[in-house]
Amino acid sequence: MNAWFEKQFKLSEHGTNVRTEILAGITTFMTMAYIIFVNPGILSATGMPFGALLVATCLGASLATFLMAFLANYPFALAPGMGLNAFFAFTVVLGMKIPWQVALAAIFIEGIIFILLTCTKVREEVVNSIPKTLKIGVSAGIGIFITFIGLQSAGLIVANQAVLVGLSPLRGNVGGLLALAGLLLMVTLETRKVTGGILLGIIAVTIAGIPLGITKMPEGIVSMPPSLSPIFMKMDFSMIASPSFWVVVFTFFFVDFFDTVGTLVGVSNRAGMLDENGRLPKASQALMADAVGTTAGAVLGTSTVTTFVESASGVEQGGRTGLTALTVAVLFLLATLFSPLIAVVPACATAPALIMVGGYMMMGFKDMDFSDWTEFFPAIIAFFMMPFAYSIAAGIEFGIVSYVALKLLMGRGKEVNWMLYVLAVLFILNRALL
Ligand SMILES: Nc1nc2[nH]cnc2c(=O)[nH]1
Repeated sequence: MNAWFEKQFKLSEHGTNVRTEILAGITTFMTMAYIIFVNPGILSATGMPFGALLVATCLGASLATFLMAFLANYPFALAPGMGLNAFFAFTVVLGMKIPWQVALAAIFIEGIIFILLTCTKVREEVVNSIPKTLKIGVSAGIGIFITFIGLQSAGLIVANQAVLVGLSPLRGNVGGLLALAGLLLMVTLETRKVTGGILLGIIAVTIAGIPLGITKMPEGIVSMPPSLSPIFMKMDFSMIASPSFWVVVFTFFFVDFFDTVGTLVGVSNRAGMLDENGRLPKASQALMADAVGTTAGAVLGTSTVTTFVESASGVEQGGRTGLTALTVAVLFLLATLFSPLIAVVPACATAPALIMVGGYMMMGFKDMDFSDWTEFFPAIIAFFMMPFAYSIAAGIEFGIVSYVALKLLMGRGKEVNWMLYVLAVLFILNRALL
């Protein structure tokens, strides 16, 4: 088995081994397993059945992550993304009154357009046109974004009417305090170079949460997965001639495209997986896994499947190849049977992992050249737009437009890749027209 892993995933060439990869895969799975329950929770607001959505979420994630493992040999995991699932449920279905079957058809078409664009290498060209400085800004921006998500999921940062966000009261906030303790534990284990430090931290907080009433005992270990049939192959293309249908397709397309580009570039940059020219060698294959994942997800009955930023936690634990992804894919498949057991891990156990990994993603700033404003300032703009706009795609958009604008204003337009001009014009037109 080990020999097969070595041959298939070229472990020693990537400076890794079976144990490190499997631990990294378990770590990534643990930090993203919340999606198994949160995605059906959001999508079921449309009237789609929760049980079938849970199965579609696990199968969509598993299939796309298998593809990532075998097509690209990258340690990235995929699942239906947060953000677009809320857009699907609350804006498209409940707001625009578009039936969920039609919304699934829009995602199916978006996925097919992605597959075509990936075949023509346009997406790869976009990934590789992003300058080094923006790659650093995007990695760090994703970092502060996942730190922010972690702080919220720990119940430490909460909504504030006057200034949007604020610190929650700590007295009596058992989950928040456990998350802080978990964060200290994880950082200590990491600093001491303990293998699987993040995973140990998640397990320790889950166990500590039992006497404190935070961790709920499982209602069982195994449960038969419910039927997928109420949502399987239910796409309805009857609104294909309506302009509002295409506005929905475009929005899914735009956000999914730049979310994936940003996540691939950001996490690969951090993992040292870009080549000497700052390009991602197997960008096409990774994008194909994402594109097929989205299309298959629509067939299964879930919103856009995308490459998860949480993959950074497995990368932090040393995951460098498709074996990390394969581990995640197998765990998502098993999750259809063991969902009661997975439901036990509380949010305050996985939140510290997100907070810490976010910090790790910000370390890229040490390679930034701060002497040239036209280089570093767009990266800073991409960095702060991600958490504040709550969107990786918006961070990339503002980063690229400001990069092109500053270079032009300084009379240095020749330094800019032609693809960035095309993207900047498209971003501006999109904001002006939609
Ligand atoms: N990149 C990315 N990561 C996620 N993790 C959870 N949701 C998302 C998402 O929509 N995009």
